[in-house]
Amino acid sequence: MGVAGGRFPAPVPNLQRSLARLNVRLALYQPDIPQNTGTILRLCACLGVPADIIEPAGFPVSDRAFRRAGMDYLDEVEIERHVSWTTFEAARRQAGRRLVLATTRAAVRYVDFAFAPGDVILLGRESAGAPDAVHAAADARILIPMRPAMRSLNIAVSAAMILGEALRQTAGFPAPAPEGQP
Ligand SMILES: C[S@@+](CC[C@H](N)C(=O)[O-])C[C@H]1O[C@@H](n2cnc3c(N)ncnc32)[C@H](O)[C@@H]1O
Repeated sequence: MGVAGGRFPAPVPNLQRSLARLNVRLALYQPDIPQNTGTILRLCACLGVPADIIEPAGFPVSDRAFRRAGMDYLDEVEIERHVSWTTFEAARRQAGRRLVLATTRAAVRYVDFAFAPGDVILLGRESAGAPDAVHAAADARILIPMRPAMRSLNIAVSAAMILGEALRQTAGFPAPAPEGQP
């Protein structure tokens, strides 16, 4: 589903439509900062990765900063909005997709984790990460190693690093345009 006419699609009750295809997805848990969400959705658009937004978000989806960061790329990304963690989680479980949570509260380095094409990579909110219940629901928790005393990376930077590794492992990068073509 694209974001037609500059408007965000309405929340859908489940993931059934796009879950038919087995690719890695990126999910955002109650995102706080519109610029980060826009940047991540642009990343998803460029790499051909569908995105899930688990609401409530900390900003109106029509927020100008959000639109500015994502620019016209938002027309090219498949986005599904979920009204709550509960509805997202029910649909994900029904579809049999693994939930891979990116969190600083993990022991497994993302480069050591074996990604699979159906995985949903979930990022926590900028202000508070993901709550305990989300940690408990995850099939795996992965970490980007950092120097001691460093609290966390920016969420969009985390998304780019982990998505790059997941697509590398699953041969999921889009085919590049023929040489000389944009
Ligand atoms: C700004 S961070 C959240 C910081 C929050 N205060 C906390 O304690 O979790 C936003 C999200 O980026 C991802 N993230 C940031 N640094 C990470 C790291 N080193 N390893 C894995 N995920 C990371 C996580 O998904 C995190 O929930």
